[in-house]
Amino acid sequence: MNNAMLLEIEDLEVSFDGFKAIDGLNFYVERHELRVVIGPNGAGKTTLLDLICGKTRATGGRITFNNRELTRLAEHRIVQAGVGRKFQTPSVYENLTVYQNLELSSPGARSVLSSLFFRRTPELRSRIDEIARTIYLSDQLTISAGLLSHGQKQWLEIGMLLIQDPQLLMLDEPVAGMSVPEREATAALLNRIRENRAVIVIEHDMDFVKEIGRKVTVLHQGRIIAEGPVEKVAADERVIEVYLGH
Ligand SMILES: Nc1ncnc2c1ncn2[C@@H]1O[C@H](COP(=O)(O)OP(=O)(O)OP(=O)(O)O)[C@@H](O)[C@H]1O
Repeated sequence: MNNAMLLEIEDLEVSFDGFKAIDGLNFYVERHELRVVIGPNGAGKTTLLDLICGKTRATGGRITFNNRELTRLAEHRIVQAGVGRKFQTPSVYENLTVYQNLELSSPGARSVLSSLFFRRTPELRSRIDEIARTIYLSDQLTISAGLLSHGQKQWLEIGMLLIQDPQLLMLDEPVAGMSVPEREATAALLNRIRENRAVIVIEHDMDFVKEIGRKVTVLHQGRIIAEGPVEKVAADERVIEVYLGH
């Protein structure tokens, strides 16, 4: 086992009524790596993230995170182990301010808020300010999240995960519906986030994949058909064939 790896997936398999959506997958992510997973519809991308975060159970193989087996852990234990997942649609609290959304997402806030002893510590305040800067929302802290643009809501949700300080952040098509400047800002954001943690991004938008400019894994029918730098993968004959066939 290589300790440099944060996530090690070996011989992973899941079948739904005999159909193998993930079929003998070996997939490794380093500690401070930003990995893009692409593939045509039905390739198994979302299923892979579902398996890592425990939403779907594997029918074979192992998922090891920080040398700890995740395959049989409950979903909330996997979150506690340091895995954060953002789904495609933003789910922010529209009636609360940006600041409150971040505050409520901080570790332990939900249980602490219900007690009389919740303290808005200076440490939490400066952490929220720092995250707000990272996600380009410093000037929006006091406005209702419902007033943000679609792209800003996506960033806020990324911030709500960052405040929990996960070691691995998984994002499912974060730029869907974003404008070109928002998309470019998101590529820069993800590259900054990976300085402190690992990120796995599922993506369809090849312009965005090129802007991110990191290692790409191509899935097709539950298997990896290519892996490497974006230019190499985009020139791979099997990848071109699979994409043209759809
Ligand atoms: N719970 C389930 N029960 C049965 N089949 C499923 C289930 N979840 C996924 N599948 C099937 O597994 C295959 C992979 O689906 P998945 O959603 O992972 O693909 P994807 O690569 O994320 O595709 P897309 O780009 O369309 O989101 C598909 O054929 C899908 O129909």
